[in-house]
Amino acid sequence: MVGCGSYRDAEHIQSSLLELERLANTAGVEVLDHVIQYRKTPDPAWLIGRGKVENLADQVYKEKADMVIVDRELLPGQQINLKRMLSCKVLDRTQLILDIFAMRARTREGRVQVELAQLEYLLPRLTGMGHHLSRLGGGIGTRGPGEKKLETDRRHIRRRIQYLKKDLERIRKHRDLHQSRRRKMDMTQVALVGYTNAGKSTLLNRLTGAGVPAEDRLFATLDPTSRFLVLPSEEKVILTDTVGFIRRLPHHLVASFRSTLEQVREADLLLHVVDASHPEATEQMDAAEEVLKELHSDRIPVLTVFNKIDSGCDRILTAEGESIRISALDDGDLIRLKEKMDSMLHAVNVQGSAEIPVSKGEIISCLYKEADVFQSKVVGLTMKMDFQLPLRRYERLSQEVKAFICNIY
Ligand SMILES: Nc1nc2c(ncn2[C@@H]2O[C@H](COP(=O)(O)OP(=O)(O)OP(=O)(O)O)[C@@H](O)[C@H]2O)c(=O)[nH]1
Ligand SMILES: [Mg+2]
Repeated sequence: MVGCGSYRDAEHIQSSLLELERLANTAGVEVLDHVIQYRKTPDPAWLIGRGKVENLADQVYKEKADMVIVDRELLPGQQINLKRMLSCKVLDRTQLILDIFAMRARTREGRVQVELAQLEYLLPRLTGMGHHLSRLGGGIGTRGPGEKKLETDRRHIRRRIQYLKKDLERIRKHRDLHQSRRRKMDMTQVALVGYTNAGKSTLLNRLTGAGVPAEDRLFATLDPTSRFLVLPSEEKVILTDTVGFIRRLPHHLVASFRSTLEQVREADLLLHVVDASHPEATEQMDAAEEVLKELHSDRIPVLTVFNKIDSGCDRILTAEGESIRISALDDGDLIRLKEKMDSMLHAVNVQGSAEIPVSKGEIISCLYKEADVFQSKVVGLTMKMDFQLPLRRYERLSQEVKAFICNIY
């Protein structure tokens, strides 16, 4: 396995490489050795320096390695050059994650999403290979047989991508039907989100008896599972387990899993599960928050669940909003968690006052729509309003509206 980057990020490169090793194990690969190269800028042809590639080639030969995995996304040309020089299979982090997803997807939607992501990753790489072969083919205008085949392959892949996209649309429409039915029942939705291996499925199982596989490996869950959960207040909510996040989650995967993750956007409350016993808990929290931001779910109230406190956690971890420290294995903690969910979902009303220029009609009407306005008067060019609304609705107000709120009780 190969890590690479500037010396300033040494610590990060090492931990990322460790994570790559766990990913490789998940994919059933036995890791023989690690190599790290520190350099300011990646080599355009090889990613790592030429000398390093030569050493690596020796090592591959001596240790009879079948594969070299690079902890960076390789450019198409770099991949070809490395493969030729090392005489073995060369994979990058993205491909490895895509492979794991392909192995693990169970539902039709999951499988289609992964295949789509794989083909979209492959397409520009085929083009790269085409350039390379056409150069080998010699003179201008001549095309080697390899190039012709690639052209057919490309066309074939594009057609397959179109087909898969349509298929996904069909599957999603079907699912939306179910979901809107659920919406009509007006049930509260809670989603479990967070870094891979944080304990989301374990929590779903422990809270609802769902029986979802929970394992000590990365990306144990790919397909979202929902179960009913009855809270101490007797409210029945829908709890959904989702695919875990990881640093540098391949862009194509985020895109094709977007609709699955849309269930996250629909949620009334997010339980952001963090493995508090992990040495890199903070970095994992940040990475998960990044993905959440990318999904535009940042207006949903979040309860940060610092999990696995039974297996040791010496660092002080803090979250921006509400948080709770638990062990998913402890019954008492699960009760506290449910009580906390209850209190966040049924938080006492927030009371407040706002002063909005009368010219901002859309902001005024938005507040009227979202909140119970019990007093309002116009003073000069300003509308003064006293209102109340449930906390979870308050937290979902846009920044534009919040900017005019002057007091909150
Ligand atoms: N000690 C301890 N282990 C836990 C706790 N919660 C979960 N685990 C273990 O952590 C590992 C990962 O748990 P999962 O529930 O599969 O994690 P996940 O977040 O669903 O992971 P992905 O599906 O990969 O995203 C399993 O081996 C669990 O048994 C906990 O509170 N304490
Ligand atoms: Mg899981």
